[in-house]
Amino acid sequence: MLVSHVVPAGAFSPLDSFRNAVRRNQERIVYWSDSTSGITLAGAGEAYSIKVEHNGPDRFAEVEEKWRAIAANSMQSFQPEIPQTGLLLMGGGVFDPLKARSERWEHFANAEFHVPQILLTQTEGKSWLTLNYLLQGKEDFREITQYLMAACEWFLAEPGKPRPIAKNSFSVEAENPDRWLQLVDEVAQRIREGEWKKVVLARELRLHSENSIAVAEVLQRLHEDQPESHIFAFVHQGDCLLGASPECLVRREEDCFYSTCLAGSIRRGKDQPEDQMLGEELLQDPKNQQEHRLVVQMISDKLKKYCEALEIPAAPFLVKLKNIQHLCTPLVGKARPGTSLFHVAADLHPTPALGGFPQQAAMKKIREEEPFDRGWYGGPLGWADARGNGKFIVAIRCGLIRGKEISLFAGCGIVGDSEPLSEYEETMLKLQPMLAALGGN
Ligand SMILES: C=C(O[C@H]1C=CC=C(C(=O)O)[C@@H]1O)C(=O)O
Ligand SMILES: [Mg+2]
Repeated sequence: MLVSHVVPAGAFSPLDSFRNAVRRNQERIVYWSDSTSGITLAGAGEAYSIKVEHNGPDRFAEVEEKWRAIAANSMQSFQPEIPQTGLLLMGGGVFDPLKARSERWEHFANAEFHVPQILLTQTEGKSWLTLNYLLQGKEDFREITQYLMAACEWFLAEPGKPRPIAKNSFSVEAENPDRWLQLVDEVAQRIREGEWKKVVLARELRLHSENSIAVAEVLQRLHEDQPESHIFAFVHQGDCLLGASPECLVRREEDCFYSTCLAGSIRRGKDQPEDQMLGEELLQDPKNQQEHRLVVQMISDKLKKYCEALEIPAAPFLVKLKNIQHLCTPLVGKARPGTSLFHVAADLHPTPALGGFPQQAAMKKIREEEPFDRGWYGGPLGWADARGNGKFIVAIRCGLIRGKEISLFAGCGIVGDSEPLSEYEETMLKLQPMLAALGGN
């Protein structure tokens, strides 16, 4: 039986708790901050975990089934009306279960979710501490209590002054940009010939850092630079996937589903007039409109199956982040009875913002041509509670940190009018937030 105990806590900071958990080399650590909901949390340890290693198509159905079973067999001491407290499942999955797995991603399973043992949730200046424990029947309650009390102590300890974010030096592993440019050219050509409508091609940028990376400091910098995005870190046995994603795949809140269609990009201007001009250009540009339209079409077609009244805005608006502006169309609909977050997430993934259109043909091309493993980059990442609420974002603008080795990822939606060099520049814009947060330039 999974037992969950929630108590109001003082003014503790999830980032400090995350830092404490990293210092204690906890095998599982999670950090999640969502500016839309105003909730930030850090969790450590695993009271319960669900791991799917096979590459069958029903990985999220399996996760959901196990989650429902354990949630039904759980006991909660007290459940405040605060989302993301108490029983909470956090995790994600790979972009493409059929792609050969690289060693780099060895600690990130096909789909993998955890209920943290200890969780600090902060909202509106207040925080809540959750303790979760899986009772198996023979345990010594005194031992469990001592163990959990000790966990509270180190998790909530004052971590001392954070290290200032030092300028770090990196060496960049040689890439073959010409190969990528050629691939974009070939794909755009074949799109013009009618083979696909869109294929999202990505790059992996590999860095070697001179110093080991202080991941909590990287998160702090992402908070400062990317306040509108979802800021996340998933630490699995010391390896850390972290980033700041602006893209929500699907959110379920009570009886509504929400999704943000995000695709189509341009840089920010040097001053306000230039910025506005670039924004106008993006809104009017047929190539970016096409990139965007395919995403809205696919997501809204799928959501119509799960929603009674889907609201689809007639035109996208601009989302302006520090280094880039995007076309954005938010969707919302009333969930039909019997529909679930996991099911919708599995059906939407990958949208044409990360895969392409038609979905399976585009995935096949990506699988065959990309010379690296995307791992969890581009995959669904998020949380679910025991009441059916939750949110999956798309893991973009992120990187994987393994000691001093870092992999950053960025992709671009290729359509018939794509020009290889400008797509390459777009990947550079998308790599900026992580490069800056790592202390490079
Ligand atoms: C694939 C990525 O971005 C997607 C999301 C927004 C805009 C995109 C674009 O304009 O190409 C991409 O579809 C990435 O950041 O790696
Ligand atoms: Mg684009």
